[in-house]
Amino acid sequence: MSTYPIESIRNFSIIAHVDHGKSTLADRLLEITGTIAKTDHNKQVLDKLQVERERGITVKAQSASLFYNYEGVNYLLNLIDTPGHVDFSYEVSRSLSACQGVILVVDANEGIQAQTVANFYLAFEAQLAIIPVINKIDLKNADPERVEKQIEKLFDIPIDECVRISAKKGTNVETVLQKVIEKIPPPQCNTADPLKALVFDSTFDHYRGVIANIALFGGEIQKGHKIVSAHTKKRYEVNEVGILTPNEQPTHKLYAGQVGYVIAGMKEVTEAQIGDTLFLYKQPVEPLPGFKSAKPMVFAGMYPVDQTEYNNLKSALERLTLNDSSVTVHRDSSLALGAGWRLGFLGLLHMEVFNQRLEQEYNMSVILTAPTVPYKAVLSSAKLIKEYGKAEITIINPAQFPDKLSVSEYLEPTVLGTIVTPQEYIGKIIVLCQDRRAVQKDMVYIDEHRVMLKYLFPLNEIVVDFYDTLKSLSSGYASFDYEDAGYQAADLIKMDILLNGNPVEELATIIHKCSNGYEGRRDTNSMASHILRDHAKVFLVGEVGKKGRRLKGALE
Ligand SMILES: Nc1nc2c(ncn2[C@@H]2O[C@H](COP(=O)(O)OP(=O)(O)OP(=O)(O)O)[C@@H](O)[C@H]2O)c(=O)[nH]1
Repeated sequence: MSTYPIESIRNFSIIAHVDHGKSTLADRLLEITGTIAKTDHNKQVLDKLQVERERGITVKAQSASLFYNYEGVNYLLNLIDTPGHVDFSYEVSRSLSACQGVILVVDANEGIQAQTVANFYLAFEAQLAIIPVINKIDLKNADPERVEKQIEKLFDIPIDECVRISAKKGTNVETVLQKVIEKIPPPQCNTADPLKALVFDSTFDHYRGVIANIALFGGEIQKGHKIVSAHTKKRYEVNEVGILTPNEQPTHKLYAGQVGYVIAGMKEVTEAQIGDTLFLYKQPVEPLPGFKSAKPMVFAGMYPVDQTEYNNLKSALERLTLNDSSVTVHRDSSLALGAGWRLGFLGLLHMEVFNQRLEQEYNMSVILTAPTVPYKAVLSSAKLIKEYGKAEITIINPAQFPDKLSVSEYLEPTVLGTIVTPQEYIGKIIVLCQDRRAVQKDMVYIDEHRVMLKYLFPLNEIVVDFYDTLKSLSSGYASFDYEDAGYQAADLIKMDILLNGNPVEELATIIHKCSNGYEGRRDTNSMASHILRDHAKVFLVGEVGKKGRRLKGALE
């Protein structure tokens, strides 16, 4: 690959609400620039995983370098594809750190949705250039004018800056590339400076080890260089560098301003931590500001259906987590379910996708216990404080829920939720939010028919079926996104599950006093369906608190 001067490099991402057409637009950009051939087989090239193709969602971000001649100048355009679902928003923020601008895609029929708002603010706060693109103008119900007005009202972007396209048909897509060149500034960095490379993603290859995706903010890197990880201080020798087209294509060097990959004998993805800075041995640099590390929000116990499968499941888990460092794994065991693990996920979809990959890629079926969120307890018992070595503990396993007598305060995680809905569903949605103990923070009309609501939710109230309920009571029209909003004090209790009269510790859940009946029924039912597979008749009861308020009778 010839060398590109920094002023002819552009690093950008495409961000959008789920299904608004990021992957389709990315495919078209790859085709126009000749990166991939124009055939039907190339549908959504950047969505590599099988689950991504099946579900039509992007789970893992992929990048590609595009070459494009505009007005006689050759440009190198580095595209970083980002996932759309809220569970994976940490991937969006990490990709954005490697960019100077974004294409914000909005569906011409659906208009601005909850994730459009969340993604816009991520890009805005990172001070990136934003190119608004109205997609799907070929649809019968497309109303680009209305969507442009929404963009102007909510994001303060003038209507004439919006580009109307059909990614599916290819209409006007070339204009988007030209806007990328005109509106997004080249990266600010210098090849003469010492190497400073930001790790913004990493994958594991069974033959070559860790492949770290990097954006170079200074210097250059090539085979044979000795590099150091600012985070782990470990030293490596570079085996290979290259660009992504979107498959890895080795090159002689990578220069400041470029985006590409490096293979340097790292054995685990944890060695190439997202947000880490790589520099040359004996030429240390000030590390780039790191990313917010991925924080598990949902925990569940995982057990093999048959204990003889334990070792197979163990190795499947090890291999799968090599590629997904955002899953946390701790060993666990249970009298009823045997030896297993407690896993932490970014959210419920992440948990489902992980489970589905275990089934599809490793042919494993497992028992997953009811999901729980990370609660906290401020301990008052001197004995427990000594035991834990601290006064505030995080509880990721209900079996370890400390008794009220030894606790001065329980805390639950909260999120700030954004809901965008046609106005006719507002009444039902407000009732749903109140049922889930949510507190309204804001309500804004996006246009004469659509409303954006902001609510502070206890995380526990939305992890299980909130999204499905919201969708069904709004005939599929309301959208939802959320961001971390810290902890709040909560009146929590542990609900034991009695199996044939005996409590099964691993099936216990933590619930809020106000949501007893509703939660208890829901959990007892879902747990029954988990364990009834192997038992002809089971007497399953949810028991709350010491007095044992019973919630459900026998289930067959
Ligand atoms: N009619 C029409 N359909 C489109 C257009 N662009 C995308 N689609 C369709 O919209 C659906 C979603 O498109 P994707 O490109 O997968 O959307 P995405 O934003 O990448 O979705 P996630 O990866 O899940 O975030 C697919 O069925 C596409 O074929 C368009 O311009 N016109």
